[in-house]
Amino acid sequence: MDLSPTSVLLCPPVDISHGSAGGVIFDSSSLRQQTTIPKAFIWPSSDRPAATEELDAPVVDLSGFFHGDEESTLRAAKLVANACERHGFFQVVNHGVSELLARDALDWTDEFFRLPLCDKLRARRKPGGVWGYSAAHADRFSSELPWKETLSFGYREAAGSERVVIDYFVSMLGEEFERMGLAYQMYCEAMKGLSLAIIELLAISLGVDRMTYREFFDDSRSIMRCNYYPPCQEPELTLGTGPHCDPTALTILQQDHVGGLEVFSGRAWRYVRPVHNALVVNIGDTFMALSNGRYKSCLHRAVVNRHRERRSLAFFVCPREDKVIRPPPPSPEDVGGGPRLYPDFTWAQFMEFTQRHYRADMRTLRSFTKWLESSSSVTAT
Ligand SMILES: C=C1C[C@]23C[C@@]1(O)CC[C@H]2[C@]1(C)CCC[C@@](C)(C(=O)O)[C@H]1[C@@H]3C(=O)O
Ligand SMILES: O=C(O)CCC(=O)C(=O)O
Ligand SMILES: [Fe+2]
Repeated sequence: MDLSPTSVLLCPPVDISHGSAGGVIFDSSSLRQQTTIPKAFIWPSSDRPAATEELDAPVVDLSGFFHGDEESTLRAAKLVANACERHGFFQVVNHGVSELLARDALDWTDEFFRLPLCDKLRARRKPGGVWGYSAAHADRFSSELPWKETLSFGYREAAGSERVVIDYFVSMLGEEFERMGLAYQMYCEAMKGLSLAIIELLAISLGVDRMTYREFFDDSRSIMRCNYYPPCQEPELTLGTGPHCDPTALTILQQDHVGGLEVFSGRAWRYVRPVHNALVVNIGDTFMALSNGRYKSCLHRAVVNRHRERRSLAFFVCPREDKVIRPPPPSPEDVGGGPRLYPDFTWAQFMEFTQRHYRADMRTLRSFTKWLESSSSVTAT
């Protein structure tokens, strides 16, 4: 692949007129020349207080669980239950994903984001869609823009889908991106396997049949997102990713060694320390609904810093679009206790809500539930 500086010169003029942010173009190399950041990147001060302490989240060793050792599985399940009941965040080590594969995926992320803007824009996100390249989401929003570039694509495991990620890269960017696609294809396959194992551990931790959720997510459709956070000259004014709860079911995040992920817990922002070879796992709104509120989908954000760029890879696990999301039988009380907290919904409905009607934040699930109830009363009349 030609990633040499000359490829910059070969770029045709880029049409960026689709941006809705009053002409903001998130080209970090030119933004870096300025001493202040554009207004559109400034977040309200209430969203920006600095984290002072580390989040109390366990680093769970999965080796005993993978070897079928009952005692260490129960120990791991206890740690997971405790973390998920408090804030929904924990880290896993000895997770079975090869270090090389994980490292490779991060390296390809560097390669992609170092491409000239015009090349990245070939994969630009289509209006209303989830997949593709996005520069600060400036095509979707006009204020509180995140100081990041992202590349998202879908992953599903099914007969004939062995090349689903590779084909995406080749079709969007060209034949020379086949190797990049292959690295992410392999990474997604590993993440899917790990996600099912974690989901099984979550079931054990909730005291329900260990296969209950695993079977539900067997045909899951995932979203893989590569995040690139450039250094920022005024990091205290902006955010890399604003405060939000993931609408998805479960997120497995690989963050590099720089740090920047923070969680709001115990009335304060707390940082998640990068642990070598660990993956960060968090509960999303959809799993919170599946556990009838017992496991928490917690507010989190990513901060940026003045000198160092940061990369993270988020693998969002989502149920098949048409599956009904409700706590498993025989009764919701088994997992969450008390009456049903959320109505039945599908991932297709929730996804449509976050892409067309609502910018995901800390209130997404509550706002979605209201929207769902009001739109079903409209269709019922
Ligand atoms: C369904 C989704 C909405 C967001 C992408 C995702 O696939 C999973 C997480 C969501 C997001 C990362 C939460 C923070 C706000 C957001 C706009 C972002 O900063 O990227 C998010 C998503 C989105 O693109 O709508
Ligand atoms: O980059 C990070 O550390 C977090 C990103 C995140 O929360 C997300 O993409 O949903
Ligand atoms: Fe998130």
